[in-house]
Formats: sequence, C-alpha cells, structure tokens
Amino acid sequence: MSTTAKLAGLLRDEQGPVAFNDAVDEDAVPVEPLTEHDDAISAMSASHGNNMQFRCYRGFWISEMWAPGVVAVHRSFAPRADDVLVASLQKSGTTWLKALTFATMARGAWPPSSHDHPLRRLNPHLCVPSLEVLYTLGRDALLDMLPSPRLLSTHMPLSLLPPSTCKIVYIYRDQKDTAVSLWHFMKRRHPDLTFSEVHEAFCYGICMGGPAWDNILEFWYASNAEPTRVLFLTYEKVLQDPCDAVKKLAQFLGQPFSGAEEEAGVVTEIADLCSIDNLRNQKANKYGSIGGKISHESFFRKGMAGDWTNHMTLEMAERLDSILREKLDGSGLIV
Ligand SMILES: Nc1ncnc2c1ncn2[C@@H]1O[C@H](COP(=O)(O)OS(=O)(=O)O)[C@@H](OP(=O)(O)O)[C@H]1O
Repeated sequence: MSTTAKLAGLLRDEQGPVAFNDAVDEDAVPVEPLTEHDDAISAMSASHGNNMQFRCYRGFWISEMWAPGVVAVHRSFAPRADDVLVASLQKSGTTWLKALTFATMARGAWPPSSHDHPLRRLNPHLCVPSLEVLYTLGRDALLDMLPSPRLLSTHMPLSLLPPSTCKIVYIYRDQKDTAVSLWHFMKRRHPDLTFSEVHEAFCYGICMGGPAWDNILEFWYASNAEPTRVLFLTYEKVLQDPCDAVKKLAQFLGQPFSGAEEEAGVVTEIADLCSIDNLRNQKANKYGSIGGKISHESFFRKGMAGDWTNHMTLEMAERLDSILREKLDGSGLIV
C-alpha cells in the first residue's frame, strides 16, 4: 500500500474506515434465526402488483423483508459520534455514494491508485454495510467489531434513526430514473413485474423507506438546518461533475484535499476508481452475490440520467413529476 504518493506525504494520515469485509470475521457471530415481525409493526400492509410487499412502520413504508431490521435499528442501534452514514432511497445512487465516500475517507490507508484497494477486491456493499440488513440478519454484533470511524448505510428515514450527532451523506435521484432502475432490478427475480406496477407504486410514494417525499424532505430539511452534519447530494449533479462531488464530500467529512493531493490528481483518481465503468469491470463486481441472492453485477446497469424516456410515456412522467412537485412545494428543493 505504501505507494510513492503516500511516502511523499501527499495523502492524509487518517486511516479512515476499514472495509467491512476486511474487518469482520463473519463466522465469529452465529446467524440468529429471523424472529417474527415485531408487534409494533402496524398490521397495515400493502401489496402493489404481486411482487412489492411493504409494511407500514411509524408512518413509513418498509420492505417486508427488512422490517425486522428496521424496527431493531430504530430501537437498538447505538451510533458512535464519529460514525458516517450514507443514506438514500433505493436505486438513487447508493452503491456509487458508498464507493465515493469510502474511497475519500480511506484514502490515507488506501490511496485510490493502490492495486489492492478494497474497491478493487470487494463490491461496495461489502465495504459499507447496511444497518437494516445486518440487523435483519441478526448480525448486528459485527458492527461492534468495526473500528471507528465506521462507515454505514441505510435506506431508513431520518426520523426512524436513533438520535445522533454523526455525519450523514444523502443522495437524491430523479424519481423517474429511480423507478426505472428499481424495475430493472426487481425484474431479475420477478419477471412478471410490469413497469406500470412500479410507476403506480412510485406515484403513491411507496418504496423502501417511503413515502419517498417524506424520506427526501427529512434529509433535505436536516441539511438546511445543520449543513455541517447532513450533506444533500443529487445523483444528476454527481454525474455532471464527480470530482466536484468528491471534493465536497472530503470537505464535509473534515478531510479536505490538500493542495498537494489535488496536484497529484488524487481527486480524479477517486472519481475514476468509483466510476461505473471501472467498478463494473472489477472481478469482484462481475461475479458473486450478496447472500447468494443479489448478484454484484446487478448494482451496475446504465448509470445515466434520463433513462426514463425509454420506459415512460410523457403522461406517466408528468404524473410522477407533478406529484413530486406538489409534495416538495415550499421546501426549496427543486426537482
Ligand atoms: N459508479 C456509478 N456511477 C453511476 N451510477 C451508478 C454507479 N454504480 C451504480 N450506479 C447506478 O445506480 C443505480 C443503482 O442504485 P443503488 O446503488 O442506489 O441501488 S441499491 O439501492 O444499492 O440497490 C443503477 O442505476 P440504473 O443504471 O439507472 O439502473 C446503477 O447503474
């Protein structure tokens, strides 16, 4: 790892987070059997199409599958002050933001050019674990094994997370592209799912951690109230200028790039390392799966803005846009 850049003192000394899979011994914690859903989960349950099952917990839609974890995180997760949380709705750029945040924070220990960089060995979801997934699987004890600073992720709304002072990076994406992305993702396991069913669900804000607009607005208002604690990014802007996003991230996380780092091209190296083309071509992302169910390659599809034009009529687009405009009206968030 001790590259020329590191030896020359160009990179910051902080070690940053360790990749989750490098840090934990998964066998050290036995898998707990899944418990019955908590009583506290409202009996209210919605089904859209045959394939999207959600429950309502404290006013938010939670995927049936992750409901036990969400309740457990809400009740028992003990944040550390120096935790960093990547937050998002599904298919909004989570995988990308995990990679960018990890590479930025860990650049002291892992210069982006290093051949054995965790992002060249591991899927980003194995570098940055999801809170509700770990809790659902009964593997939350692994979190205690992670040294600080821990880099964690969630699709949960802010109000369901235990109070904390830790920094949060949120990414928002055009809901039309998010809907298209989710449809492609879900079709792999549910070939009968139609895009109309997903579109209809999105028009009601139904998604993991939704209503989408409430999830978005909670983080948006928090970023306005506490800009040093919550950073609100948009997928489309990161796409336009990934280097600018990397610099913003570093500044926000208290690890701004030094002049020497910038001159050495470290910002560009991080953006390139985390680009969809680079990530999808890593062996770790071409093969393998999460829990034997979700293939690593399924997280990398087109990675563009505006793919909705290939799947939606203008009427469908306008319907979803106008609902979003109405829900976000007065917030100052223009989508
Ligand atoms: N590095 C990078 N750059 C740009 N875009 C990227 C990148 N990695 C993943 N993607 C695209 O993000 C979409 C997947 O969303 P998420 O990562 O939020 O999915 S998940 O919630 O973690 O399941 C999905 O979008 P679509 O291509 O529109 O389906 C991915 O292709």
